Amino acid sequence: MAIKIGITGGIGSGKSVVSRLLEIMGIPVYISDVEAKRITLANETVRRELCMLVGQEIYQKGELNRSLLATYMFGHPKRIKEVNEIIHPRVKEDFQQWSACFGADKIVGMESAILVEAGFGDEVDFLVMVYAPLETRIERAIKRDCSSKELIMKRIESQMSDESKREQADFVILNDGETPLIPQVLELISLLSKNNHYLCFAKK
Ligand SMILES: CC(C)(COP(=O)(O)OP(=O)(O)OC[C@H]1O[C@@H](n2cnc3c(N)ncnc32)[C@H](O)[C@@H]1O)[C@@H](O)C(=O)NCCC(=O)NCCS
Ligand SMILES: Nc1ncnc2c1ncn2[C@@H]1O[C@H](COP(=O)(O)OP(=O)(O)OP(=O)(O)O)[C@@H](O)[C@H]1O
Repeated sequence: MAIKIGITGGIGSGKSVVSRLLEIMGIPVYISDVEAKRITLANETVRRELCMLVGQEIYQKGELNRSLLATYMFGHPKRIKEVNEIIHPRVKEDFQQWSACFGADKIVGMESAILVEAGFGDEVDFLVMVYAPLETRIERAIKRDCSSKELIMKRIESQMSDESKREQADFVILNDGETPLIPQVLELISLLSKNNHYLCFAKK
């Protein structure tokens, strides 16, 4: 079985940028946001359960109304839990199937802002946290999503704190916009390659 690394960090920390660098360096990464979107479209059970929870209007012309789901759940802890309970078990299963296609000598990644909260932590052998200061993350997310500070804060409030993520991480990448990223990603790959044997052993 492949060595699996988790890539986590709060919204706007730069996980997608780091995942892209890893992919360029030959490490395939499962992007949970993208796959969750595919699953909410393709999986009939997920569609049915989301309709039952939120209402039929959650799908419009067959497409998930993402802004409606975001408004429905963020800022409402009980609703977030209910939506997550519909989607996350399927994402986990899908990741297991995806990662099973790679050989034991391969390193693969799973990227998710809520990797630990969603219970995907047990799926990975090594956890990488991408860290950026809160204000930087907010600024980046507002710019990228053309969103408001209020809406971004609602998402941040539903995610685990940076302190808790850092405690659980095996490696932290600092993406503050000043510290170069590529040397840190190279250091990570070098560490993983050196410890490949140890990680294989530890997982058994
Ligand atoms: C609510 C949805 C439709 C909003 O779509 P949208 O295109 O606006 O956002 P996108 O999916 O690209 O997510 C952007 C960021 O929001 C944050 N976020 C998304 N889902 C969650 C969640 N359940 N809890 C906390 N933060 C979340 C993450 O930082 C994520 O990277 C979408 O985020 C969703 O379906 N979320 C529930 C599924 C989920 O948990 N996906 C994330 C990993 S499996
Ligand atoms: N070092 C950097 N310098 C400048 N811009 C950056 C840097 N890192 C990331 N960004 C930009 O910040 C925005 C957020 O980065 P990215 O999408 O990688 O975050 P993320 O952690 O994947 O967020 P999410 O949890 O929403 O998926 C993007 O527009 C990205 O291009």
